[in-house]
Parts: sequence; structure tokens; C-alpha cells
Amino acid sequence: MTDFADETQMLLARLHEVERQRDAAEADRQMLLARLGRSSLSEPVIGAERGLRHVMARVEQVARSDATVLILGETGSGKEVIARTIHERSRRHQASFIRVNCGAVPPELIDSELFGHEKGSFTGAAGLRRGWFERADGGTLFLDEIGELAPAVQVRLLRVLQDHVVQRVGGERDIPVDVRVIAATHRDLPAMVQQGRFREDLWYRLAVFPVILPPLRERLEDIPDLARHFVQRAARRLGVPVPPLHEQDIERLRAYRWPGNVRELGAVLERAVILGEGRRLELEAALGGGHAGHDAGAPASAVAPAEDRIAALDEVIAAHLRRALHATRGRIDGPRGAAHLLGLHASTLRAKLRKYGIEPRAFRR
Ligand SMILES: Nc1ncnc2c1ncn2[C@@H]1O[C@H](COP(=O)(O)OP(=O)(O)OP(=O)(O)O)[C@@H](O)[C@H]1O
Repeated sequence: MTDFADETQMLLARLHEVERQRDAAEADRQMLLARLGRSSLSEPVIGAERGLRHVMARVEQVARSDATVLILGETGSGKEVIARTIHERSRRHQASFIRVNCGAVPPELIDSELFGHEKGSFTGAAGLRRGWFERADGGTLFLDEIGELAPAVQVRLLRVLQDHVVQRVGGERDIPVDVRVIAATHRDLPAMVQQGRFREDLWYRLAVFPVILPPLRERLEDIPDLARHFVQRAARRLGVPVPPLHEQDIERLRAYRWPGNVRELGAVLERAVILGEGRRLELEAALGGGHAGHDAGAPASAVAPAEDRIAALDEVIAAHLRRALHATRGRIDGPRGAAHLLGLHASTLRAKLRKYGIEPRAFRR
């Protein structure tokens, strides 16, 4: 009987511990999602049944194969979202998806980044480095801004695509790699081929299955769903109530040209939520107080008048504090508290909350 009681106690204690860990993990998960402004790990493709339905049909056709895909679309139109969707719907979904922005890597490092290098192969190559192809083995490598690759690298990339082997810089051995390549660019690659700036043989190898992503101004039917998504995401991130989105707001958004596409729409709406502090959507101010005309070519953020930005500073700070409290559920002290998250002393944070009239208890759920 005593043994039985002891064992029960022990099991109950373990159960308590497991549940405590589960609650702590769930709190971490919620905090990370709130900081990302998402409700789950994978992002939904908004417009999949409307403006992107032809794109999604292409995605479905190609996802299950291992074919190389080339995604063409203006900047901010969602090329990475589509590349991830293809990966998530492919047989490789449990392996890694690695994105390399070819335009952001300095030319002298691109070979070593993509293909790796052997120890001592050049000055600064202190140790062996596996390149992105080796790291993505079994998964998908997303080569963004492929149009920025120098001709010499284009030759080496073509070889990997054809032979499925890489050679590290300074190495002689062929290393087999099993990688699906998805490439993307906002450039006019066929024009670059004609001008001799992009290799024709690589173009043919990449363009096995092109997916053309229309710019946002050509799929205005997606604006209401995208706008709702971005307003909710911004409110969640900032820890403020979701402000109403009126029909005239949608009409205003539909009238703008969106040179920065979906990314710009998300940024404008986040700004509109910040400026309205969750009570309303300050769309005109976010779009530049009327300076962004219906055909304005510049991104809205670049045309916002200076006084708007200055007036908004206090609101931005208050919204940021609310966001931290939301993420920590009103907790201020300790390693999981808002003060730690914001890099402030708890007493400083409390003073700021008093200044802005923010009540931490309101964030305890
Ligand atoms: N259909 C969509 N549904 C939801 N979010 C989207 C959609 N399209 C784009 N976004 C969001 O818009 C932003 C820009 O998208 P993404 O990075 O995929 O664009 P891109 O075309 O790859 O941009 P770049 O040309 O700068 O590399 C991201 O925050 C992304 O989550």
C-alpha cells in the first residue's frame, strides 16, 4: 500500500513537471507567434482562390515533382511565399528550405557560399565550410535574385543542376547533392539573355517550369483579404485591438498602384494601425496624407510628410510597449518579462507605462 502510494506520488510529481514544461513551451510558442505577428508556423497564401488561382494551379502541378522552378514577379509580389508553398507541398517538406539572396552575397564570397570551401583554400578560409547546396541536401534551395549572379558563377550553377554534384572551392572531389532548386527574379531574364548578361543555357535549364506572379495592381480582387490579414497581423504584433476596415478603406487601397506590391501593402497597413492605436485605421496618413496619389510611383512610406512621422513617435513607443506586454501576457519582471524583452530595467518600464497610461494587468489573460 505504501509502495503504491509512493509510486502514485512520484507519477503525479512527474505529471506536474511535464505539464509545467508543456505550459512553458506553449507560452514560448505564443510569444514567438505574437512577435512574428502570425497565428501559426506556416503562412497562408492569401488570394489562392482568387487572384493567385492560376499560380496555385501551377504550384499544384509542379510541387510533387522534383523539377526546377523559376518564379518571375515584381519585387514584393510574394515569390518567396510561393517558393515555400511549393516546398511545403513537396515530398521534401520535412527537409530544409534554404533561401539564398544571390544579390546580397559579395561576389568574392558567392562561390564559397553556394558550393563551400576546403580548409585553407583561400586567405580567410580557416576551416572547411559546407556550402548551401550541401546544407540543403534532401531539401529545397531557393535562389532568390538569380539575375544578379556573375557569369562565372552561372557556369558552375549550371553544372550542379545538370550533374547533381558540387565541388568545394579548393577541392577536387565531386560531392553528390540531392537538392531541388527554385530560382526567382524580378528582372527580365529573357532580355538579359539577349543582352548577353545571363547565360542562355542556364536560362533554358532554369525555365523548365516558369511560374509568373502577377503584380498586386493586376489582382485587385485580393486586396480585401490581404488587407484584413495585414490589419489583424499588425494588431496582434502591436497588442492592440483590431481596428475596423471600412468599404471606403478598401476602395482607397484598390485605387493605389502598389509599386512595392504585397510587401508595401503590409507596411502601409501596419503603419495605419500604429497611427490609429488600434481604435481606427489611419489610412490616409499611412499612405502619405494624400501625397501618394492614385498613380503615385514611390512607396507610400517614402512620401509620408515629416510632421506625421514626428507626431507618431509617442504612438509608436506606446504601441511597442503594448506589443511587449501582449507577448509576455502583462508580465514585467524576470527573464520572460517585458522589461527583459525590451532591454529595460523593470522600474524604467513601469515609469514609461505610467507615462503612457498603459495598464499591464489588462494584458493578463
Ligand atoms: N499571397 C500572399 N499571402 C500572404 N502574404 C503574402 C502574400 N504575398 C506576399 N506576402 C507577404 O508579403 C511580403 C513580401 O513577400 P515575399 O518576400 O514573398 O516577396 P518577394 O517577391 O519574394 O520579394 P523580393 O522581390 O523582395 O524578394 C512578405 O511579408 C509575405 O509574407
